[in-house]
Amino acid sequence: MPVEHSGHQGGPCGKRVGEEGWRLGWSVPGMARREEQAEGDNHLSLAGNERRPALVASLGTLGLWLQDMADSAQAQKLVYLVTGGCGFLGEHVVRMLLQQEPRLRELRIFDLHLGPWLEELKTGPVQVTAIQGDVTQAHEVAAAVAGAHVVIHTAGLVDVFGKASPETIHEVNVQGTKNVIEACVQTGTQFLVYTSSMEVVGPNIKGHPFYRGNEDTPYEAVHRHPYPSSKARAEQLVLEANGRKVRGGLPLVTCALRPTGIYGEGHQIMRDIYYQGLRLGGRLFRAIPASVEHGRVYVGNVAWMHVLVARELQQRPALMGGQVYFCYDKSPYKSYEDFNMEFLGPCGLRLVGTRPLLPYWLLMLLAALNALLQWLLRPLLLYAPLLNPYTLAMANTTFTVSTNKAQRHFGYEPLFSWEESRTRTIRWMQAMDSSAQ
Ligand SMILES: NC(=O)c1ccc[n+]([C@@H]2O[C@H](COP(=O)([O-])OP(=O)(O)OC[C@H]3O[C@@H](n4cnc5c(N)ncnc54)[C@H](O)[C@@H]3O)[C@@H](O)[C@H]2O)c1
Ligand SMILES: CC(C)[C@@H](O)CC[C@@H](C)[C@H]1CC[C@H]2[C@@H]3[C@H](O)C=C4C[C@@H](O)CC[C@]4(C)[C@H]3CC[C@]12C
Repeated sequence: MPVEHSGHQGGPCGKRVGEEGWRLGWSVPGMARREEQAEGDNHLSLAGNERRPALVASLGTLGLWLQDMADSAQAQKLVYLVTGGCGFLGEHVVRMLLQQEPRLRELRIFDLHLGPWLEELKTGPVQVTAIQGDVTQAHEVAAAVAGAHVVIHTAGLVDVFGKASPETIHEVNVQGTKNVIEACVQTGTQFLVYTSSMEVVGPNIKGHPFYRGNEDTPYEAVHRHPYPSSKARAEQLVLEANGRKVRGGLPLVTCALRPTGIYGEGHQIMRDIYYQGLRLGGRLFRAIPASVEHGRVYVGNVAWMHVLVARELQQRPALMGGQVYFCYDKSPYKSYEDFNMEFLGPCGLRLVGTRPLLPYWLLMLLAALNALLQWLLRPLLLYAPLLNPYTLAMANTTFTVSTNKAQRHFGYEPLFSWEESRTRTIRWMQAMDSSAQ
């Protein structure tokens, strides 16, 4: 279990540390346990042999240590590659792998933008290799994948605000995924986990609700927006690649994880909404009915599911290969705005209105005006507000999941409870607040 940085004080805007302080301090409890065991045995051996010189006890400790080295040398043999490893989700996947995957010998982190925090990871027993690269460049992807046993492909352009062109979104999310698949085939990597999205399913352009559905719930998935369309196509490519022969003749084993709206430490949209509220005098104005449920899942649990599915895919390829799994935990079913207030409220913001303050037709008009403004201003500047026709429709359509497929197929249970997820997110926001002041 990751260890928080010390000094975090909970509670409404309590004592805070700088934003860097929110990065989880990570220890490897197993190592601590091993030392305790050695100490314990040492104590035991002394109790049974009071007259024996300390040398015997030390030999006991040395024997345990050597056994540990032998075990870990035998165990540490896998090479993992995480694309997008410096992103919001990617960073949590990287840290979770270092914490929870004992067989890791090398962890490669492939990203267009490498984070400075990677340096701190290079002091541990696992070889951490940072690779600055572009998934749209097949040769860069092939070079990074070569020799990896497992690829976790999270890299992507997550844009529903019109920041990137449809062509760019397709180039990164679809062509980039094709490049990852082909690299696995050409270099002989056998296991590929793809970070897909709830949006592969919906909400669809008709605004049909998806109420606590699962992986088998019938739903008319109809996309026009570039982002969900690209995620749907990429997921399809990954699942179709399952069973292809890779170099060396073994079958490629793939699966896709579908997170709903991810929240937690490092969530940029939550950060943007928080600062918007500060600019409005600590107030946010309700735009979506409280009855519209929107699925959310804590980033630490999404990261844990990635680590676990990557491990179990190697053990149960026949069952798990070609499968999709929604990412889920115990986060409550609430409207997008009410859910955000679980974290924004303890940081001093208030959501005004028990029902939307503006009629839906007026919100649609404002969203359309934002889209028009974005188009008119594009030659001069990037205007990308939260409210646009797509985000309004999405926020206004119920989409929640209720499933246990990941538990049935590979024993997934959330690593973090709702209370822990909420507390960690609040602490991160409070740390962010202090670094902004
Ligand atoms: N955030 C969510 O709520 C959510 C929900 C469901 C699924 N997802 C999926 O999870 C994945 C990660 O999303 P995120 O929220 O962490 O986004 P993010 O933007 O924080 O991270 C994406 C990472 O990919 C990297 N990247 C982008 N283009 C690249 C390229 N051409 N080559 C190499 N790296 C590139 C970025 O630098 C970034 O580090 C995405 O595939 C996204 O579709 C996100
Ligand atoms: C301005 C109001 C209408 C405000 O309530 C808009 C909220 C809006 C920005 C978000 C509502 C739903 C979000 C999306 C959802 O959580 C799932 C997603 C899938 C994931 O793959 C990427 C992120 C996202 C599209 C997420 C983006 C923000 C919302 C649209």
